[in-house]
Amino acid sequence: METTTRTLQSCKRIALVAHDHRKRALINWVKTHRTLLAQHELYGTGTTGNLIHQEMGLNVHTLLSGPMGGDQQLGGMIAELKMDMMIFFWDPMNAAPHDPDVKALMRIATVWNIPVALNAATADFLISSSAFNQPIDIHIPDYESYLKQRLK
Ligand SMILES: O=C(CO)COP(=O)(O)O
Repeated sequence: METTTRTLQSCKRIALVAHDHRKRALINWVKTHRTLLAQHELYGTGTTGNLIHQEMGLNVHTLLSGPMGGDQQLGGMIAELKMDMMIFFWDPMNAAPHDPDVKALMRIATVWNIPVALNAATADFLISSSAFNQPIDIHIPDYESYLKQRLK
């Protein structure tokens, strides 16, 4: 597929998501990096986002709760280039009722090539990158040429 360049601006739109058994770990991670994160625009699935707001007073745009459609909302935002990064502490040890939605979210984040952390170590790598607070170019599918090709 042909690609094009998309610039992620200095101020990133960051999705924060955690499954129930991983919420404490994500909240602690956010606490550790609060000052840096507060310089960005934060989004969260319903429970995760509200917990972060409650515990830390950070402004978080909240979507629906994951099992109620929040993962799908987030996936839609990623596909529409309205999200720049995702930190998703998912639970590899327990089945989720909305597993198809989780899989779809990971898939669409990969299609659109946004930086994604699925565990704490990768989240640490992302937040310690100079690109976290600076513009960075990423390669994304060239949708116009993709569509033109399919309509031939
Ligand atoms: O289920 C989730 C991600 O798949 C997260 O949803 P909540 O933040 O509402 O718990």
